[in-house]
Amino acid sequence: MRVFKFGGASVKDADAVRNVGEILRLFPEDKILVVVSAMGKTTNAMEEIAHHLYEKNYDEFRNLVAERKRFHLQIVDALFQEKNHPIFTQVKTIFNDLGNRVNVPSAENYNFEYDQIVSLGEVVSTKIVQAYIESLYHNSAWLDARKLVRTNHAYREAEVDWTKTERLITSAIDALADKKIFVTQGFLGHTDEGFTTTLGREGSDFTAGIFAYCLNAVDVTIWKDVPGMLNADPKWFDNTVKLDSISFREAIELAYYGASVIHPKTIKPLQNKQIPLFVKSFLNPEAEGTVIQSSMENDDLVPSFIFKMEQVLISVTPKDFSFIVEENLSRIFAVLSECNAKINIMQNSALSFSFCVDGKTNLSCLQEKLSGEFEVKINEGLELVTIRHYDAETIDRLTVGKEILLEQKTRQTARLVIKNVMAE
Ligand SMILES: Nc1ncnc2c1ncn2[C@@H]1O[C@H](COP(=O)(O)OP(=O)(O)O)[C@@H](O)[C@H]1O
Ligand SMILES: N[C@@H](CC(=O)OP(=O)(O)O)C(=O)O
Repeated sequence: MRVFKFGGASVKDADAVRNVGEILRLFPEDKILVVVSAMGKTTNAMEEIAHHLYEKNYDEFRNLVAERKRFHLQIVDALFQEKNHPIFTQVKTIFNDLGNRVNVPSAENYNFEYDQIVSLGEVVSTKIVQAYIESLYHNSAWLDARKLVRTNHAYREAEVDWTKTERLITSAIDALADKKIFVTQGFLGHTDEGFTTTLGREGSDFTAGIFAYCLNAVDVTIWKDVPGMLNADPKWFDNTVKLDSISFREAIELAYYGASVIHPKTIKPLQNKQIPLFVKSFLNPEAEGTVIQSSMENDDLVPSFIFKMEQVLISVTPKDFSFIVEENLSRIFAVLSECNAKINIMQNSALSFSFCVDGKTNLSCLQEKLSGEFEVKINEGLELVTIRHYDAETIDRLTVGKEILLEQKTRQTARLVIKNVMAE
């Protein structure tokens, strides 16, 4: 089995779905499990839909559901000449059922409600993609990840139960031995009672890793709108260089620091079973792309850059002049968890603890809960730059006109929190 993953950009409209069909044509000999995300920006729209339903903003809710229904039906209309194909009714039913949720009392747990609704983006996209692939090749099956990926109850950030998932996935595939192409949803799972969970935003890459691990896949290919893994995000950087081959370890580091081309959880299951991961362009499917595998030989050929914008540096100092030790650190971490804040970098001195969080973090929650015991200083509008395989010259070049507020270096990685003083 080979595993392919197509994200939102690669199924954003009818032409993109046709392109997925053409890519599969290049692999006539292989059994392929295809993981598909929601189409285009549907997950963001579904998040808004879940929010409006929960807040009982029924007009906004109905408008957005109608808009998503139109969006998907337009794609179906362009893909299928046969206007009585069952996919038309299937898509309508998904959105009509969603619209009817105004008649059902919302669950108290917002995260639960969110997963039941947002998951429909992947359900509808896979229904469309599988129906289209079936119309081309007549050898496919639709698999319901909501019955195959078993998770705990941590709605929106569910953790996988690997043993049960492996059993469920292998028996589902064994039961469909005559099929060649299997289409399933990225980012979805289910609890042992059968409620839908999601694995965290952008988690479809991880789903590809889960299926590949459970099926001992030959390889995984993640099809993207970029030629492969680059040494920086081309949205922010000109003159990027493609990384032809890097190790699992290097890819984990880059993804962990924020290289958003791959979800950081994807790689570990593949590394454990030595399953190579290809990152390729769906716009140029026959080009080489990047291979992520065990050899570390090429890891340090070029420096890689990861930028996190809109960062906030928070420094806390105990009011009672005590040192930063385990007791007050555990208090600070408890507050971070209560306020759902994720640390991107941290550092301490004798009297203060500093950390960076994303700008969209609930800062007033942190301020309110920390300011009883600590002096809290907040510095907004910063950038966090991570450079893998850095040298002094690269750092100098990057920091011209910038003030460095925090700096950390290991042998391979330099991380800097910087302020653009030129802009002031
Ligand atoms: N190091 C990198 N190399 C390549 N692309 C990167 C890198 N870091 C960030 N990206 C961004 O990742 C995007 C592709 O990932 P994503 O948008 O999540 O795809 P999808 O949702 O279709 O799976 C690219 O368009 C690019 O802007
Ligand atoms: N659709 C989900 C899961 C995902 O991974 O999507 P994509 O492959 O388009 O990043 C999200 O947007 O979070």
